[in-house]
Amino acid sequence: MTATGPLLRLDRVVRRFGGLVAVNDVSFEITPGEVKGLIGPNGAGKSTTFDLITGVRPPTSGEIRFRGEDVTHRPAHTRSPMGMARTFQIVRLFRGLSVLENVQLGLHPKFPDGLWPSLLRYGALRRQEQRSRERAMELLAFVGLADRAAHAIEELTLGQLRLVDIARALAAEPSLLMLDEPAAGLNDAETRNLGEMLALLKKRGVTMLLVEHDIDFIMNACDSIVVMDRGAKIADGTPAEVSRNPEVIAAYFGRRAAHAAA
Ligand SMILES: Nc1ncnc2c1ncn2[C@@H]1O[C@H](COP(=O)(O)OP(=O)(O)OP(=O)(O)O)[C@@H](O)[C@H]1O
Repeated sequence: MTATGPLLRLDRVVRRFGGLVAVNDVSFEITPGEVKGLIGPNGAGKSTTFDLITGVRPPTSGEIRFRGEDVTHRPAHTRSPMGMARTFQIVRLFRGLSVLENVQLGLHPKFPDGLWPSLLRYGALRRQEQRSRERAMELLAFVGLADRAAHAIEELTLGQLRLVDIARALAAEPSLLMLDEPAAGLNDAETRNLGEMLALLKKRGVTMLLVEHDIDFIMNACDSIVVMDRGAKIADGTPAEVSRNPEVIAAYFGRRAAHAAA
């Protein structure tokens, strides 16, 4: 990455599933410090795009660069040591471990998404206990959950679990934090709390990509927003720009309004 270059760059990315083009020639960039949103109606291709960026699956064609490096075909587990971290729509935390221990798992720079490798690495983490506990406590304090550190993960609300998942992702000190529907299932107070947390992260210079269904949330949280519809990018601009874009209104807001009226 050059001093002024994008942190992440998608260039003419395509993903087909058989005859279906789920992501159709999509290009966009995320600059360092930017909070980027990715929205669109159901089936627009958001999750697939997210999967291509995180390396869950490769694109059919096109290129993805992270910090200037071609990562198009790099497997998911090699992207986290490069500085990508993600949270999950269905939070994947470890039952039977405390809140603190779950955040400690994120301190391992090669922490993968799978269960067994994580548990194996958990043994190694225990040996650097003190430093890792302190760092995990700092992260929990940052997300406002220091007083829950010793609690079992099962005792937390969904909103709290999302914050723990963010703390876990931040533990790797990522240069790009990707959030998969962070507001899904949260009540109004929890959504506000999450919004405040993301604003704080933004102030600290954390670059983020948010895939989200909650339009109000994304409009408030993001510097710029990519809008997809039926696999294609139909807009990319500030929240004000995309919300007055006629194509976006027709494809997304119009459809939502029609749905609400039905
Ligand atoms: N593994 C897959 N195999 C076949 N088709 C898929 C697969 N994953 C996604 N698709 C299809 O690709 C298209 C885009 O799906 P995707 O999940 O990326 O959209 P989305 O914008 O995330 O939708 P939603 O908001 O409903 O989650 C849809 O038509 C979907 O059915």
